[in-house]
This record gives sequence, C-alpha cells and structure tokens, in this order.
Amino acid sequence: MEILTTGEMEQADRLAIAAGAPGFALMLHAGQAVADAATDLAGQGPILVAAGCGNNGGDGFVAATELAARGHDVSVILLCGRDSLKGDAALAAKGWKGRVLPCDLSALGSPALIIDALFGAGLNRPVTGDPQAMIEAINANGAPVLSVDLPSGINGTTGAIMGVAVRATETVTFFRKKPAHLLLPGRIHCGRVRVADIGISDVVLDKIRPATFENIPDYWQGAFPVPRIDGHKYARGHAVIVSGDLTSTGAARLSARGALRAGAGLVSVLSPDDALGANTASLTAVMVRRMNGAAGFAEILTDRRLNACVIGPGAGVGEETRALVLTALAAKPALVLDADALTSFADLPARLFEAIKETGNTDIILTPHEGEFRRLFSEMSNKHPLRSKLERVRAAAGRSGAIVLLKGPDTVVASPDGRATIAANAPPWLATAGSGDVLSGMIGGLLAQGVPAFDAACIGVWMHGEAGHEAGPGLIAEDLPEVLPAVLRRLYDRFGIDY
Ligand SMILES: NC(=O)C1=CN([C@@H]2O[C@H](COP(=O)(O)OP(=O)(O)OC[C@H]3O[C@@H](n4cnc5c(N)ncnc54)[C@H](O)[C@@H]3O)[C@@H](O)[C@H]2O)[C@@H](O)CC1
Ligand SMILES: [K+]
Repeated sequence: MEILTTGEMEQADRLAIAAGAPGFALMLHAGQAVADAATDLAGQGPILVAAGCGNNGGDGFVAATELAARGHDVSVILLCGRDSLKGDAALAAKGWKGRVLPCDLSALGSPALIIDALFGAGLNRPVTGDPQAMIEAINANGAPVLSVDLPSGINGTTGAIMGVAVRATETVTFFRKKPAHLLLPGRIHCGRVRVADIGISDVVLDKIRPATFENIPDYWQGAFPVPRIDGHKYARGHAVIVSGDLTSTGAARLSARGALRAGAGLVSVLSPDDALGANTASLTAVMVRRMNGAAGFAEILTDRRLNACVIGPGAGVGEETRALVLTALAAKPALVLDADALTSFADLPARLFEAIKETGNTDIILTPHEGEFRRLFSEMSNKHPLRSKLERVRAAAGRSGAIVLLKGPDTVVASPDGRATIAANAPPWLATAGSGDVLSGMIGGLLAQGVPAFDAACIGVWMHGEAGHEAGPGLIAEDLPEVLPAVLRRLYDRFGIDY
C-alpha cells in the first residue's frame, strides 16, 4: 500500500477536486469517518471535540455535527475565534449548531472521548503557547483520544514530535497512510490507525507516482519465491556465509541457518582454518568449506553457482574484512553486507561506495543498525541532522549505490532508484543478540533463490518481524529460523499457494 507525504496528500486532494469532487465533500466524508470511529470508542458517553483553526478543525466540526445528530452529547472547544475560520473549515463550523467553548483548559471536563482535531497535515512549526497547553491537558485528561488524520503535534511526513504531541488511542487518516503513521515516534502517538475512504479515486496515484510503500506481503507478493514441484535444490541457489575466526563463529552459523530456512537450496559457511573444527562440529544441513583469506575467497567465488553471499556477522573489524568485501564486490554474487563488514569501512566509506558503483551489480544490500548507519554515513548525517529515517535511508541508498536497510522498530529499506518501504510489524523483543545475523542470512537465502535485491530485503524484514511474533516474548535469535516454517505456511495460505 502506498504511503503519501503530506505534500503528496495535498496533491491527491487537489487532483480529486480538479476531477470533480468538491473539497467540502471530501471534508464531509472525513468528518463522517471520524464520527464512525468515535461512536465505537465513546459508547454513549459525552464527547469533546478540540478543534484547531484549519481544515483539521473543519473535520472536527463535521464529526461533532454528525455525532450530535446521532444523539451523542457533544461539545466543541476551538483554539481561535470562530470568525477567523476560513473556507471549508468555516463552512463546517456553520453546520455546527451547538455551543463553541473558548480555549479554556478547565472546559475539557471528563468526557468519554476526546476528538483531537487541532492540527493535521498543516502543522508547520513547533507547538507552543495555548495549543501546547491544550495538547498537554488532553494527554493528562485520561479519556481515550481519537486523533483526526494525525496526532496533533506530529509532523505527518517525518513522524517527529514538533515540541509536544497528542498521544492518541486511535487515529483516523484519509485515503492513504502518511510516513508518520509508521515511523517512530509518530507511530507510537497514533495508537491504532484506521484509513478511511473519503471519495478520492486511486486514479490520482497515477499522477503522484508515490515511491514509498508499507512493507506488507501485498507489496512484494509477485516476487515471493515458491519452490517448483519440478525444481531441485540447485535451482534454489547456493548462499555462502563468511565465518569469523575461532572466537566468533556463532553469528555466521545463525545467519546460515536463516538462509537455509528462508529457502536457499544450499548454504555453505566459509570458514577460516582455525574455526573449521568449531563450524563443522556445529553444522549439519549447512555445509562448511575451508577459506584462506581474500585470495582463497576469490577462488571459491569463481564458482558461479555460489550466487549469494553474506559478509559481516562475526567477521571482525579491519583490513581483512575490507579485503573480503572488495573481493566479493569484484566477483559480483548478490551480496549482503552486514555488521562488521560495514563498520570496517567507517573510516573509508567512499572506498566502499566507489567499489559498489564500479561493479554495476544492483543486487547489493547494506543492513546496518542505527549505530552502524551513523558510522558509515556520518558525513551525511552530520550535514542533515533533522532528516527523518525515511529521508536518511533514501539519501544513503543514493550515496552508496546499494540498497540500504536500516534496522529498528520501523525498519526502512530504500533503493538507489528511489523506492522505499517502511515496516511496522517488528515486536520489541526482536531486538536481541544475533537477531540481525539471522536477518542478513534470510535475505541471503532469498537472494540465492533469485529474488531481486529490493524485494529480498523487504521480504526478509517482514518475515523476520513475523518470526518475532511467532516466537513471542523471550525469544532468542536461535528461535527465529525455527519458526520460519510457521511464518511461511501462513504466507502460503494468504497467497493461496498449495502445499
Ligand atoms: N485538503 C483537503 O481537501 C482535505 C483536508 N482534510 C483535513 O485538512 C487537514 C489539513 O488542513 P490544513 O492544511 O488547513 O492544516 P491544519 O488544519 O492541519 O492546520 C493548519 C492551521 O494550523 C496553523 N498552524 C500550523 N502549525 C501551527 C503551530 N505549531 N501552532 C499554531 N498554529 C499552527 C496554521 O497556521 C493553520 O491555521 C488534514 O490534516 C485533514 O484533517 C480533510 O478534510 C480531507 C480533505
Ligand atoms: K489532529
């Protein structure tokens, strides 16, 4: 499902209006959708609408009018004088026949529900003064809160808190989600998110051409790999995972098991001499192969059947790992660079990015967590400290020439071609030692099956999040590959694939 910035949403409104949908009709639909959600939340109790002076407040007036018509006890507090309302908001306020209370915090009372219609997409500066006091009072009131379009104080495009922001129980937004409904901290302030149809036709998207999508199966269903009945394991690729030395081999083994469970036909751990014993003793379905430094690695990769490679988990930081990465880039298998493979280039990011661009290989994925990202893209992060996660990852993809996957509760995947996805399905207990190693392996396993890199990254992230739910609280990284069959089974059911 597409995600629209507030600018793109404005364009959607304009295109819908130009195609014959009156702006006020859109507001009426929006207000009705808010009223529907409010009825579910408030039951029969009194409802307070806190309205701002723009069209978000207009939606609030429409909802108030609708709810009063349905027999609810509704009152409205307005941030400004009624006379200063303009356009559709003024029209909406005219329809409200009840009292409008001045912006007095004591008027909040003890409603069964507060509808937050202070600011939506038009928030364009930090919240201070009366609106700030109002938002703080709403948060302190204790009543459930239904936010209109966005929790007031949240920037719709970045998800940032502009000084202070409403913490909603539920948010009703219109036509499509905005980045703030998925990116933190915005997502936390939204509560549940409902997307309401307000009469804007999907046709407007042909003109807007949004490049950001929610990372859900509908988005990548077409790229999801399904083993063929007449296929064999060699048709599902051979992923290789580079092991660290004797003191750090576990990460590569976790990664390898992730690759195998994600469906790679064959998986090999490439092991330095000193770690051969440890690796062979702890692996069965995953194969182990001796690898002597970068020269040995280059020789192994001349076998083109080894079509996907993961470097980073437990690899160690320094020149040796840098040499392995540059060797893999030159050999051009589909490639996941994770953890130490990224940190090894913290002082020389340009060398990595140039090597990536020189290969012309578009199947390269960098999978940093926030710390690794800051180290690798420090120049860019320092220059633009206020960019949202989405903007930062997009810029990093452009700068590096690779697909960049920035991990977190709102994992963003961005491609140098501009596409990006945001995932919102990761449970908090997924942030545990070794979890990222499994993720990089899963993506390697998908690459081995021939899934294009951007899709492989998105599918890997989503399945990893689902595996987190499947394993539940208390999970450790070892659990993640083991619950993948359950996740895959549900996906097969959802896609109607026989098995
Ligand atoms: N454009 C449309 O056709 C539609 C818009 N809709 C609603 O309209 C909203 C957007 O309306 P607007 O563009 O009027 O914007 P808002 O209603 O979100 O806010 C704009 C008003 O708030 C003021 N403002 C912004 N930041 C402030 C701050 N920090 N402190 C104090 N005042 C501040 C602005 O000066 C302006 O008066 C959407 O979020 C949605 O709720 C819906 O009615 C659907 C249709
Ligand atoms: K709002």
